[in-house]
Amino acid sequence: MATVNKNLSEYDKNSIPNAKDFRFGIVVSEWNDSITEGLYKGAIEALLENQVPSQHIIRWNVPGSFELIYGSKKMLQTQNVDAVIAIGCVIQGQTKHFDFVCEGVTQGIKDLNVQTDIPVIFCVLTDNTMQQSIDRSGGIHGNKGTEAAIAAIKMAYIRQQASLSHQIDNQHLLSAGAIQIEEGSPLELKE
Ligand SMILES: Nc1c(NC[C@H](O)[C@H](O)[C@H](O)CO)[nH]c(=O)[nH]c1=O
Ligand SMILES: CC(=O)[C@@H](O)COP(=O)(O)O
Repeated sequence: MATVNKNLSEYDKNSIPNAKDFRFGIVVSEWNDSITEGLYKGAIEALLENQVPSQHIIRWNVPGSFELIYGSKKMLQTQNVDAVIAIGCVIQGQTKHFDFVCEGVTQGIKDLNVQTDIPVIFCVLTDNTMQQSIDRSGGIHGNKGTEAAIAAIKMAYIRQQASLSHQIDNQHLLSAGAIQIEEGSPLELKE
């Protein structure tokens, strides 16, 4: 389904987990900032609307979308966050640079999701024209920042539930004597 058939700002409020205890990092590209600020507005409003305290949200700026990779990596490595939202807007110019930036940031953010335990949400517009970006950052097709914030809440919840399930499994195995976890082991249950 193309974006033209789906408003990016619409979501089922009943399907959103309780987000009041989650912490979010938002990394914002300064390239096309008239667009990225609109995406950020959509994201921050959606987080606040879903009971995320403002003090649980940390924002960093980076020069361009390609730097979202490094900025998101350092955010999740150094800040206590449950998910990171990477916000950018790449618009086709006269050369092939568009292709390389889009591919690079896409692969880089994918790699962070594979290599780290913190979900990084891809909120990067890759548009042919400025009008397409306007339409997707609070215009006629809604706001991709809103969509990204909701995805961040859902992925933070999945990460939390997976961790709890893992701990319960370990406890059952410990209780049954099926495993022994040495003191100091990474598997040692933390109280
Ligand atoms: N043309 C756009 C860029 N280009 C800049 C790169 O993202 C990067 O900052 C530069 O190559 C230095 O490493 N960035 C965008 O976010 N949007 C564009 O349309
Ligand atoms: C995505 C870009 O880097 C691009 O907008 C830069 O424009 P140009 O291809 O005309 O140099």
